Amino acid sequence: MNQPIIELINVSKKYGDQTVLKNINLQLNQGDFYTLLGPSGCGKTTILQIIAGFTQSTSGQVLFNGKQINDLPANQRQLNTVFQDYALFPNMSVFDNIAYGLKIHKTPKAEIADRVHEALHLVQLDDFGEREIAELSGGQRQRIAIARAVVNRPQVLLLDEPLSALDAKLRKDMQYELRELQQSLGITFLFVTHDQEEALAMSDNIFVMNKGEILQEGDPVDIYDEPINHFVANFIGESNIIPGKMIADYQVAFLGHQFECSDAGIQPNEPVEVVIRPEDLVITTAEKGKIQVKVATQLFRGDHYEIIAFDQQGNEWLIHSTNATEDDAIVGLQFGPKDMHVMRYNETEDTFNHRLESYEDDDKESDHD
Ligand SMILES: Nc1ncnc2c1ncn2[C@@H]1O[C@H](COP(=O)(O)OP(=O)(O)OP(=O)(O)O)[C@@H](O)[C@H]1O
Repeated sequence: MNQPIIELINVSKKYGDQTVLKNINLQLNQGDFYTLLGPSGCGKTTILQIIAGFTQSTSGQVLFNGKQINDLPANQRQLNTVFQDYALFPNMSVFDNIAYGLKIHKTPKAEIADRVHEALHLVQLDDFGEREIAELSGGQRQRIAIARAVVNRPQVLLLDEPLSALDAKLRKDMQYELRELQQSLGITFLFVTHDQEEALAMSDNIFVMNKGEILQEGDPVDIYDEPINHFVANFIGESNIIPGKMIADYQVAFLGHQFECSDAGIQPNEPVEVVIRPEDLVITTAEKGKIQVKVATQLFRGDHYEIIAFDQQGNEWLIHSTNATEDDAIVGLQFGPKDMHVMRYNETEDTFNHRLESYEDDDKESDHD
């Protein structure tokens, strides 16, 4: 259990002068659901293509089950790819599309029939074998593309934005289906998306990328609650990011006040940014609030109001509340130590890990005391 199945070690990729991947290190364990998340052009597809063998890295190693596969041709790698446009053969039936890879590998006819039916059953399209591709809806094509990939029983499935062509409702349904399918098959999925909600909902582990680099890796709750820097905090959900200064462990100052927080390991007086999620702010009277803001505007979002307000220093605050408030009202905001996450300015993953390690070491030392 939990053996690495795929490892990238110091992988970089250049196209001419342009570096599109910088020193990528990642490890995928057997049976987990991983997501590469980042804005358009950050290098997600390039990582998939290097793992699939469609593109060569400029430097670094790609390992599969501990063995280097940099020079292994794509068709000899035990993995399959589901592409954004599905890449189905339009003139073949559903059955022939799914059977294609098995026929190429000269699998016996009876076994092909069994495995295609098994794959169709997995994606809940048992009776669709004889249909033409043109007779399928977008969601059905999507499922056939997945059936075609899993019929080969790959150890790893690479999925490049497979839900992006679907409408919002179908996309949500397919998120559940894909996650269930991954769990029932027990194979490793590496999923690419630029949609943070999708990544949070589906993954065991997320790699957040920007400009050819992995900025942070972690499970969805960690990434959401403990973003490493401004980019990740902004990219993963909505956040209020307020400049401040560390006073001491568990004490931070911003907007002219000191607050108890749950963060430690940053030097006193270091400039920091404090992240507070909109859903963690509670509106109260101006007197009871830890800070006061003036409401500028509010939008009804169905299950909550989205309120925009400004503090006296001109910082914009986004607040999610189940109750409406009045435009131009001066209200107070309540939040607790656990609702704040303190980040250093321009923190990188290395400095973050280093701080975490030294903080854990301090913890161990104090445990011995
Ligand atoms: N064959 C190529 N030749 C030159 N540049 C390329 C090539 N393929 C990709 N790039 C560049 O590499 C960078 C990363 O591209 P990539 O497709 O990996 O990004 P992405 O994160 O998957 O983006 P998207 O979400 O838009 O698909 C981009 O700047 C892109 O223009």
